[in-house]
Amino acid sequence: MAEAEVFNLVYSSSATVYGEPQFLPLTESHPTGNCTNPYGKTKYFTEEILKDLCTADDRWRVISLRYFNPVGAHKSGKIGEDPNGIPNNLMPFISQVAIGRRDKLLVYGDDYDTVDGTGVRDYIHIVDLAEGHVKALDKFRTGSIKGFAAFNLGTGQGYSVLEMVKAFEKASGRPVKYEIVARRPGDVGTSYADPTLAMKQLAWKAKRGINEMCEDTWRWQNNNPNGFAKL
Ligand SMILES: O=c1ccn([C@@H]2O[C@H](COP(=O)(O)OP(=O)(O)O[C@H]3O[C@H](CO)[C@@H](O)[C@H](O)[C@H]3O)[C@@H](O)[C@H]2O)c(=O)[nH]1
Repeated sequence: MAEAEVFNLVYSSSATVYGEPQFLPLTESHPTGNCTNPYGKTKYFTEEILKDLCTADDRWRVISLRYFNPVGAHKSGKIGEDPNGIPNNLMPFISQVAIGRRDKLLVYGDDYDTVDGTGVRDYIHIVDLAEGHVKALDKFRTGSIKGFAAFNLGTGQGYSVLEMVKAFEKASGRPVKYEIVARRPGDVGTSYADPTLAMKQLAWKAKRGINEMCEDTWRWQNNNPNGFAKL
């Protein structure tokens, strides 16, 4: 990038840099680095390297976007999430149960200190997330950013696994069978964002709620029962 004299970088970071939350909602000033999984560590280390880069050379400007839990699909029903193999993440798994590709969802733990005992996350519509990137680019254009800056991209609202299951059943009109099993190692109980900083400094706010997230996911899944695979 330096050779091409490109010194502006939008980095795809993750809420996992915060590790087990010390307070909620998570603000950008929450300590980072005490991650509960290796993926989180890679995001944390990369942020640290980018901070050093900005300190060492003031031509660099980096906006690190800390994604919470991206879900949903494009309204057209043509672009959606089709993970390879068995999905690791909740939403594609639920969606594949609803379409009949998988028998049931395994719910990882119902003994967290949450509304119904299942894990709580800040799910964010993928199009809201995309708009966050456009706002980050605008910020470079207005020139009002120096060095490294991190922003949470989340809605500020947490939903439990079972609340997501219910919302998906409503959006799809299909039952989503599930079974409660043990906690998944490395999972935290609750995580949700304080998105105020992005609102103030990037003029960005998530606009799409849980129903729209589920409806858009379902439209894509229903149009593409086998994902993007050519049968
Ligand atoms: O089959 C499943 C999958 C997930 N969950 C639960 O659903 C919630 C969400 O899980 P998941 O969709 O896997 O997201 P996270 O574990 O929160 O991790 C996501 O969100 C992080 C940001 O917070 C990103 O860094 C990660 O890449 C991304 O996978 C958690 O409570 C899980 O325990 C289940 O109960 N069953």
